[in-house]
Amino acid sequence: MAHKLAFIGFGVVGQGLAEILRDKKEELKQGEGFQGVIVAISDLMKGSIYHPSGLDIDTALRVLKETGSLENYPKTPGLVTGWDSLKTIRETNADTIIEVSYTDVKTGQPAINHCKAAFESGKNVVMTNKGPVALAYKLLSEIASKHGVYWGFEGTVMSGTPALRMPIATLAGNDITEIRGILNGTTNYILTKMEVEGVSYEEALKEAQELGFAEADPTSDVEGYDARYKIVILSNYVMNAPLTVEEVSCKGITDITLKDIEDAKTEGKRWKLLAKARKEGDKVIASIAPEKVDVTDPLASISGATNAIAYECDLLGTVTLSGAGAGKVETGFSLLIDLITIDRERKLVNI
Ligand SMILES: NC(=O)C1=CN([C@@H]2O[C@H](COP(=O)(O)OP(=O)(O)OC[C@H]3O[C@@H](n4cnc5c(N)ncnc54)[C@H](OP(=O)(O)O)[C@@H]3O)[C@@H](O)[C@H]2O)C=CC1
Ligand SMILES: N[C@@H](CC=O)C(=O)O
Repeated sequence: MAHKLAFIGFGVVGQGLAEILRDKKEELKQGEGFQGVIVAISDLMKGSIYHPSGLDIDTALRVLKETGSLENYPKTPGLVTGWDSLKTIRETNADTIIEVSYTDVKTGQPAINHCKAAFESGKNVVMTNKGPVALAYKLLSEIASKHGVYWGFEGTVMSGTPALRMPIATLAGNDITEIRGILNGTTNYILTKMEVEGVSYEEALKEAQELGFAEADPTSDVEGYDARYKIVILSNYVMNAPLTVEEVSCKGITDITLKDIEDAKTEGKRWKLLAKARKEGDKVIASIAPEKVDVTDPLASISGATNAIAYECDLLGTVTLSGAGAGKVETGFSLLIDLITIDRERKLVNI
C-alpha cells in the first residue's frame, strides 16, 4: 500500500529525502515493498502544493530549482496551492507528516504545534527537527500514543547514523550510565579544517553552510545549542533519565583560535566539542564544551562532519558508534528509515 507523505519545510533535508524517494523508487518497492507518495509540500517561502493523488517528485524539484517557487508546479485538476503548515497537516490525506522545518533553539515552535496537530489528526510524524524532542518529549509521546500514531526522530541525533535506534534496539537490558560524544557536524568540520588546512574559522563555517551541514542560524552550531538539544534527547530517550535544556552547561567553539589549535597539536592533543551526560544517582550531569583530547582518544580521530558517540553500558562496557552527523542525503536517509519502520510495523499488525 502506498504511504502518503506531506512535507513541512522543504530545504536541504526535505529535498534530500525527496531525491532518495525519486532515485530509489524501484529498489525500495522491490526490496522493502515501500512506496512513498508525496501528496503535499508546504514551505514558508518556497510555497505550498497539494494533490491528493500525489505529486511528481522530479517536477516539484525541477520547478523549485528553476523558479524558486513550488507554486509554479503545472496546474493539474485537483492541485491545491497556498496551504500553510497547519492546514496541510490537518486537511491533506497524508498518512505521515515529514517535519523538516527550522529548529528553534529557544521555544521549539512552531514544530511542537505541528506535531500536536498531526497526532490529533491521526497522522504519524517523522522529523529531524530537534526542538520538539528536546523540549516536549514526554508530552508529545503521550499525545502520539493516545492517538495510536508513530513518532520517529532518528535524524535528530547524528543524522542517519542510528545513535537512537541502535541503543534502544540492541543495547536493551543494559543500564547506559554515561554518554560522551561529538554530536555536531558543523563544529567538527570547522575544527578539522582549521587544524588540517589552516583555514580560518569564518571560511570553514562558510564551507559547512554551503555543504548543508549548518543550521539556518549557525549560532546554534558554534555556540553549542544544537549539541545541547542532542544530549537532552539522548538523556531522555536513550538513558531514560529526565534532563532539561536549562540543566546542561553549554560553551561553544567561538573562542578557539588557530593558535589554540596549533598549541594543542604540539601537546599531542586536538580540540573537539564534546557532549557529555553522566548518571549520578537519580540525576544526570550534562555539559557541552570544547576540550583538548589526547590524539590517542578514539574521539580524536573523528574528522569533518562525521560524529561519534560512546555509550557506557553496565553489561557490555563501552560501545562506540561513528558515522555521518549531518548532510542532505545522510539526514534524508534518517527519515527514510523511520518511514520504513512505520511500514514494517503496519505489516506486523496486519499479519
Ligand atoms: N542539515 C542537516 O544536516 C541536518 C538538519 N537537521 C534538522 O533538520 C531540519 C531541516 O534542516 P535543513 O533542511 O538543513 O534546513 P533548511 O533551512 O535548509 O530548511 C528548512 C526549511 O523549512 C522551512 N520552514 C521554516 N519554518 C517553516 C514553517 N513554519 N513552515 C513551513 N516551512 C518552514 C524553511 O523555509 P524558507 O527557507 O523557505 O523560509 C526552509 O525551507 C532542521 O530542523 C535541522 O535542525 C537535523 C539533522 C541534520
Ligand atoms: N547543524 C547540525 C545538523 C545536524 O543535526 C550539525 O552540524 O550537526
